[in-house]
Amino acid sequence: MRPVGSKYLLEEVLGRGATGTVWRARQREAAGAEAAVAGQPGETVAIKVLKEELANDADVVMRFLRERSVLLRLTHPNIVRTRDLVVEGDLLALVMDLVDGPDLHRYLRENGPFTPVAAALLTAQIADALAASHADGVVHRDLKPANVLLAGADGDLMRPMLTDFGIARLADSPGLTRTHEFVGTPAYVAPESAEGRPQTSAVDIYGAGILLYELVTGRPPFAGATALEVLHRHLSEEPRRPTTLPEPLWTVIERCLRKRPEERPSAENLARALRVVAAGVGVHASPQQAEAALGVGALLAPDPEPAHVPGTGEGTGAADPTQVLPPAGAGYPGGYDPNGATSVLPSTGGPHGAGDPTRVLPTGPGPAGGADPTRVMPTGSGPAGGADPTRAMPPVPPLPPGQDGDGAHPWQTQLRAARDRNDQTEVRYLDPSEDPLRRRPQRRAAPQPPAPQGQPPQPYPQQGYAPHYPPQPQGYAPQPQPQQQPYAPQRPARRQAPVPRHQEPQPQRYAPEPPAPAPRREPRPPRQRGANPMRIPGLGCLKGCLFMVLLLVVGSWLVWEFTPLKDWVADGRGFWDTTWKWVSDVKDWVSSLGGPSGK
Ligand SMILES: Nc1ncnc2c1ncn2[C@@H]1O[C@H](COP(=O)(O)OP(=O)(O)OP(=O)(O)O)[C@@H](O)[C@H]1O
Repeated sequence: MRPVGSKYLLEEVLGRGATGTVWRARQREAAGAEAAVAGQPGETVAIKVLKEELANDADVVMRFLRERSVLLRLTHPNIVRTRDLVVEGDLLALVMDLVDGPDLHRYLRENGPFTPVAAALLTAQIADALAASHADGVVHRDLKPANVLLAGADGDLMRPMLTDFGIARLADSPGLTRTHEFVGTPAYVAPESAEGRPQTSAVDIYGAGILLYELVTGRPPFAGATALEVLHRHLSEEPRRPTTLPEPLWTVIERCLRKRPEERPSAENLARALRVVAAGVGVHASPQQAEAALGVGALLAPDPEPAHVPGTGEGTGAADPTQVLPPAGAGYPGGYDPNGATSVLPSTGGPHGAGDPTRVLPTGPGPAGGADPTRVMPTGSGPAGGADPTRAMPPVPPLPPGQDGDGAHPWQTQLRAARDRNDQTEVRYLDPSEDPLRRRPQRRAAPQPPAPQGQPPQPYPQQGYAPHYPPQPQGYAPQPQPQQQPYAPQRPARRQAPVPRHQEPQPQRYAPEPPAPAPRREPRPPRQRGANPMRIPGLGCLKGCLFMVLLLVVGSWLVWEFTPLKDWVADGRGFWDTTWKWVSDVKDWVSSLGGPSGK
């Protein structure tokens, strides 16, 4: 047991993340007036002890104190409440309510994807939390399944609770940028964050869209061998609709994943739209509900006043985001070209050296390296490297998958550092055979060919839109027709039909890669027929029986035709008479032979 301040005792590690370690802890005595929740002696809490490098960073400590009021006042049924902030010596810690349940990432890994209805209702609650925080001017910036805890997941009720609010803000430190690390998860990074453009609450909507996609398919839409590849796909690729996804749900996802932040819906509209979709795609939906769901696009109006993320360039002469990306729908034919006119990065003029916590590409080594906190592409080594942030960036060398040797480009080295650091936050799946929770005899479904690269993955076996299990909604008991209960997310089927190995998300560093082809089972050769089709005549085989009957009939006919039987029957003589006559005849004949000689 380790004391944290005078008020708390750390008891057991609950988990480790990129920014710190979370402990189960016990309250020793009631906290002071500075805490949002004083608590009672003996009460159990969760405490996130931030990493030493964060705690040792004066800037982080300042932010920690500055954010205190924001973090402590953020209360919502779907947000894990921060009760207290502890700053003591080298220690920075957040005291939170203890949530007794797995995080969504683990839940997804252990139970497989959600049905569309359940996924919509769960994400609607997350959108509720985002709406509340955005209204308070707080942007999460690191939305992902690992940051959603499921309260009561083992019981009848399940409530998603968003955690790690403000951690990205705390980690927003020049100290971190000096060590070339970042806070954020490539699979969930919004295009504007990847490019270092001004960020608004729309980055959370993008994260919610990725999360929703992952909930229904089991993996995020953009994967790749390297972080850079994933980022480029966020920037340049349009997500593809999985074939099994109901159209209304896809409409919502597609709108959340728009490259242009101003085209994404507000969190409030997103929550409302998802509930309409959930009501309209379930098996019990009325025609009116189904129709309303099909028209969901009309509900997805953007936020007229999105919350801005401080230090990411808003109102500081930042380039208009609409100028950074090509016209809507144009995409980036041929892949991301950082040297092209559409990817000239803005001069955001943020505070000198203030790192963007979600920046995922490092600052170049030029003389002004680090001067522009939002610059995300390297400035090269030329004399003017980094001097003019508005000039076009040097060509981005293609990053061969897996290349990170000594001669690697500085980005690659830095991305590797970030990747190593972010290991805990990656989306990682277990092979069912390695998963102790699944270790029992399983019959495997017939293997299917692996989805091609870039294709949306096939979801786990599900029955169309039909819900599997009753939901575990916030404060609701499961309903028999959960899709008609706006707050009733449905649970994904536990222990569904075993998933073929190739459909299981494969472990990887940053995001699930397209499924690796499973070892193909040789098709069973067609059954060979023997030369003699009647293998066991007469032994239970119909054909054998018929054959035997035929033999008997033919045999009887031959006996009838070619023996004197017919005559005997006609003469009316008995069998024994005839036989006796034969014997007498033979005896007479023998006697006649021996007669003359015997005389
Ligand atoms: N309030 C809480 N109550 C119970 N468990 C928690 C709480 N907060 C976090 N945890 C658990 O601790 C683990 C680590 O949490 P943490 O937020 O550090 O992980 P992470 O989200 O993967 O990391 P990061 O967001 O820093 O990249 C999580 O898996 C979660 O299950």
